[in-house]
Amino acid sequence: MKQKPIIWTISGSDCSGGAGIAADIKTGHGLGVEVCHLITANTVQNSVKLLSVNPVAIDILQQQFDVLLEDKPPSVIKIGLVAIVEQVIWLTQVIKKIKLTIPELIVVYDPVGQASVGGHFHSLSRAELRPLLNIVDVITPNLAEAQNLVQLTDGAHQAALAQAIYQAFNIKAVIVKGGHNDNPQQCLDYCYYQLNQLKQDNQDKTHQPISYQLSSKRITSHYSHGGGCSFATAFASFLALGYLVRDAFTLSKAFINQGLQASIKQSQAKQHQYYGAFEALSWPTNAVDFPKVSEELSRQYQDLPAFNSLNLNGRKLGLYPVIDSIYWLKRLLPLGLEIIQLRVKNLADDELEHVISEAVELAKDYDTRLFINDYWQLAIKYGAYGVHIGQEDLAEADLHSIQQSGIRLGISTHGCYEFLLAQQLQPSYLAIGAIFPTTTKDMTGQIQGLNNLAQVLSLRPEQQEKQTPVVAIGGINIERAPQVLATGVDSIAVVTAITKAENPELAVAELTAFL
Ligand SMILES: Cc1ncc(COP(=O)(O)OP(=O)(O)O)c(N)n1
Ligand SMILES: Cc1ncsc1CCOP(=O)(O)O
Ligand SMILES: [Mg+2]
Repeated sequence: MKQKPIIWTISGSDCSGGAGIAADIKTGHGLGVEVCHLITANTVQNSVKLLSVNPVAIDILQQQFDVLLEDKPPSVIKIGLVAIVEQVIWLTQVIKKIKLTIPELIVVYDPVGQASVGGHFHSLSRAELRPLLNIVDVITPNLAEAQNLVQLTDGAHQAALAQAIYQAFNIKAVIVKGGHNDNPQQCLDYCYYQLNQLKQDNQDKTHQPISYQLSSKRITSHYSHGGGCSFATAFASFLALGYLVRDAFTLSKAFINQGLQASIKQSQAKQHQYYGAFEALSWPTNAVDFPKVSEELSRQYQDLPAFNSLNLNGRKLGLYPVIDSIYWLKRLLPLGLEIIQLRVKNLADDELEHVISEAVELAKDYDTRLFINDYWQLAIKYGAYGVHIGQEDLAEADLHSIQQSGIRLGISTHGCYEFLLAQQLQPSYLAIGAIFPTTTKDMTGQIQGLNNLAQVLSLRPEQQEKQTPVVAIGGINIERAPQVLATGVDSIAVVTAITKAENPELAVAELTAFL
């Protein structure tokens, strides 16, 4: 069994059990991470008032820090309530030091300021907090906290606030939560992030800051004390579990939505009489809890109709060979497959066009659906059955033209954020990978594993007729095929399991037999 990742939370104790350290432990436990905790202050509070904040002495914090570092070093530290300026100074110094020994450590700061029942947890000024702000990697303020940090008052949008915080303190990822914004229908959370800055993303090619926006129907519950702390700890936990920022953000929002729905049930059961703690449950797996992804692409294509379907008439898509030549196409077409992809790379333009037109012609004599990888204009020009495009091509491709031409569209995804976004575009199928390490393509940092595959399959709508078929790809072979198919995925796409097999026709027969 894989060892649980360890996170540390450095925050206040809420004796009423909802927020602070209590929320952090419940959340981490629910998500499968180990939570070590250093208590910065003992607060005295209940459902209607905050009576006092009692800071813990630096030498106790330092001793805890030292003993924990000896045998439970963290991969992520989440900081919540910092009560006094001495704690800011101490934290700044120990975080700087620990980053020298654990360079990939990520520090998430949830700048707890005001109590929801009224009153302040601390009276630290922006100038006093600055040394700490300058060394944290991620910050997760709500709207009021964000306004405070950059002294922009009412009216500033979350996007403007996030960018201002990013610039003012050089923080790598800024998430401005929308839980307290004034839209009664929608809750929008905004993340502004400099790609490549956190270890998980070191495979990303671009260095531009990027923004992610997630929206959900607002869920209002009186029984949600500690929701903000839980969001930041969920985010820290998902980072510790190895998720990219965009996926950790999406999963955290789903975790909060799931908890708020559960809180509403509690609240109803108590006739809305009590003020209660946020329900920190476990992994979010229910499609309804996941947010809508909103970015340039989804806005651009929001009115685009669904792409033509694969017309499977209840059949499974089955084995999906991905091959790179006419030679392989001629060899596989007679085998009666439902689908094949031609994935050619690095051919000169003339030759490429020739190969694609010949492939489309060849496939016409068979019932096999031929998808062309990457070259959507040529796929349209020669009337291929469909085109498969990846994330990089998605921004460049003209989806209106592909849709109007009637050819089918398959889209590659790598994780829940991209899956949700691509699903909103209603393609003919969705691919997810790489499931396992592969020698065919450099997929470092994008290996999904079977758990992520199962997770994205749960993001499809409940009614089967509304579900887009999903193809799993990457490192799938005869030994691994049964476990992949056990997740309920519709198809497995393979390259080397066929092209490097001793007997490719036999490999096709054996792989098909599993489906
Ligand atoms: C079925 C299927 N899934 C994923 C891919 C990968 O496509 P893409 O991300 O465009 O990468 P390249 O194949 O172009 O390297 C695929 N081809 N087929
Ligand atoms: C093209 C591609 N996209 C994601 S993994 C992959 C390669 C799959 O090849 P193989 O089946 O040999 O692992
Ligand atoms: Mg491609």
